[in-house]
Amino acid sequence: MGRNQRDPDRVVRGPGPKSRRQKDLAMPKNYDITEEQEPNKKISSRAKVRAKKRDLKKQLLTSLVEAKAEKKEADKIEEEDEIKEEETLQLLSDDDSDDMPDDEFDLDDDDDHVEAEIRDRVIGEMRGEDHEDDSSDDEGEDGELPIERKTKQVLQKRSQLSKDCNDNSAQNLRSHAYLFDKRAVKENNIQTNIAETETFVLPSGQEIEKENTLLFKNHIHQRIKDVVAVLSDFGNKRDPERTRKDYVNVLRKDLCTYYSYNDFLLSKFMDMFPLTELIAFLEANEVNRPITIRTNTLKTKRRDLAQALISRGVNLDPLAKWTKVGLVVYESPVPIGATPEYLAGHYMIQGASSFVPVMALAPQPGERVLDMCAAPGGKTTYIAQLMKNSGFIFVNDINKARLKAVVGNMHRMGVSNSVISNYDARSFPTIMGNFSRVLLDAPCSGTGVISKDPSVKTSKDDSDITKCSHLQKELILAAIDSCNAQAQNGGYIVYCTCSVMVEENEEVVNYALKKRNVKLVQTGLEFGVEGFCKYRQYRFHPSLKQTRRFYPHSHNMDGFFVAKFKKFSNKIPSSDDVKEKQEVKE
Ligand SMILES: C[S@@+](CC[C@H](N)C(=O)[O-])C[C@H]1O[C@@H](n2cnc3c(N)ncnc32)[C@H](O)[C@@H]1O
Repeated sequence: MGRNQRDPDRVVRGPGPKSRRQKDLAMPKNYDITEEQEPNKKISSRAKVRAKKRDLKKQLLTSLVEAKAEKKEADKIEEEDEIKEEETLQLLSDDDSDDMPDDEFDLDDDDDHVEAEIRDRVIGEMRGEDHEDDSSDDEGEDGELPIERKTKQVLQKRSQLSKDCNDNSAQNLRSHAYLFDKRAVKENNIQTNIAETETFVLPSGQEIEKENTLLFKNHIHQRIKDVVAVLSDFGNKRDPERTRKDYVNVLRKDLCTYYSYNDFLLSKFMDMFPLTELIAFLEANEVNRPITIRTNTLKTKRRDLAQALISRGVNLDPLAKWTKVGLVVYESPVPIGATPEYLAGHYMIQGASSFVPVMALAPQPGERVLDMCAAPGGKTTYIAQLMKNSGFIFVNDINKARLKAVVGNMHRMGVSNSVISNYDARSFPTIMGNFSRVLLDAPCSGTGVISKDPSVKTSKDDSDITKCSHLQKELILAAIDSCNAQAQNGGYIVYCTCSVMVEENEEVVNYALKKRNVKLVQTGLEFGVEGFCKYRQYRFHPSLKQTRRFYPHSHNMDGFFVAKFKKFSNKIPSSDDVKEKQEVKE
């Protein structure tokens, strides 16, 4: 049975002691028992405690009422401030009541609770009732009654509130700080609201890296432009504290970063080109060269080929004035390496720069020609068509695997005047000679074909260039020695590389001029820039200006070098002769 459940069988005898004590007091109005009011009346200590309690409770109630009124006023001021602020900022219209820190103005709950408690106690006291909690009137260690402690707490809160309310500037500051806090929260809300309605896709590490790289690259690019501008007008634009070398060092590093070159290769290019040309060269290396094809005149004419391809939807044009066989392909709905015309050998896909050395060689029908480093045979097939498939072409390469491609190309293009061999060309003069013309398309560093093979940007160093140069010097002597100076209309050697390095080009040619009885002649090409006669520490024979350089930025073709020699004697100069030759030249 529950504690409050009455026993139905119990005989009720009358009101118990508790109900008697709860009887309403018949008290005169304004009745208050205090020592001051009745100083002579003797009262018990218990009655004194009760009187003290009543007094405190009364004070407390008054304080609470006042505190509430003050708080209401503070709320009102704050509300007004906030409305003004809201109107000015015109930010959000949502309710921010939850944004207010809990401990800022939260007296209400606490006060209501204490107030209710006190009210109960006062009524209880007035009824002569002891409250369960303080029936023993426990005093604290410092002699304080629990009710006194509570009263103190409420009074403290109240005094704090009054202080805040009275201190206008403090209040303003506080409400402003609070409003700013709220505005920050609201602004955050603007952003997070988007996140609430849309799914925010977190970028992957790769995407972030890409974005950072892009930002970083843009920054570097701007600095490159700025430094180039300073170096172009150094007297006016320089920082007097900095030397030209300082600027050049920064530029070199930035160019390496921006275009992804190693320091070695970029320094080489910096030595070779004036600044504006350097940037144009580097930019051109970032772009693919146009697709060009060469008509195989052994099988068709350029006009017929162009017609056939146009009818397949290929968009093309004649390549340039300097060639009667070249076409440039802008776009094609079919793979240009798989058309029926291609498979029938009507054309070769070949960079414009590859036309040039063969044009310089100018092989004639019926001649005996050597292509020393021929694989995969692009230039060989051009030689064959210029020779009208007559005479002989000895097609050599050290790489057996690459020779398979040569065989395939010869068959497809209908070349029937060739013999394929697989020798180290350095030994070729000991195998056979007496060639009217020799083409040496030498293995090289590939620094002219960076757009085709960007790995060159970082894979080459000084030793690679030196090694190439060394091999090229050996090969060029072998090429000259394979050629017959007495051949009718012949005795020509063309040396070419797809490198722009001076060490692989002018230096090799200059070496050959010293070592053999050859001289440089005009290439017969209408374009291209002259080779270097003077370059940094190098001083080359003045005839080097007859060699030709081709650049991606100036000729829209791969970087290339071409030199044409005429052999005037089959005698190989002795070392004494070479010394003598050198002295005469110097
Ligand atoms: C630039 S590629 C020739 C490209 C060819 N002329 C063409 O137009 O298709 C250089 C060639 O030289 C060959 N080579 C390298 N060292 C050689 C050597 N010592 N003797 C003969 N060929 C060599 C390579 O195998 C390579 O095929």
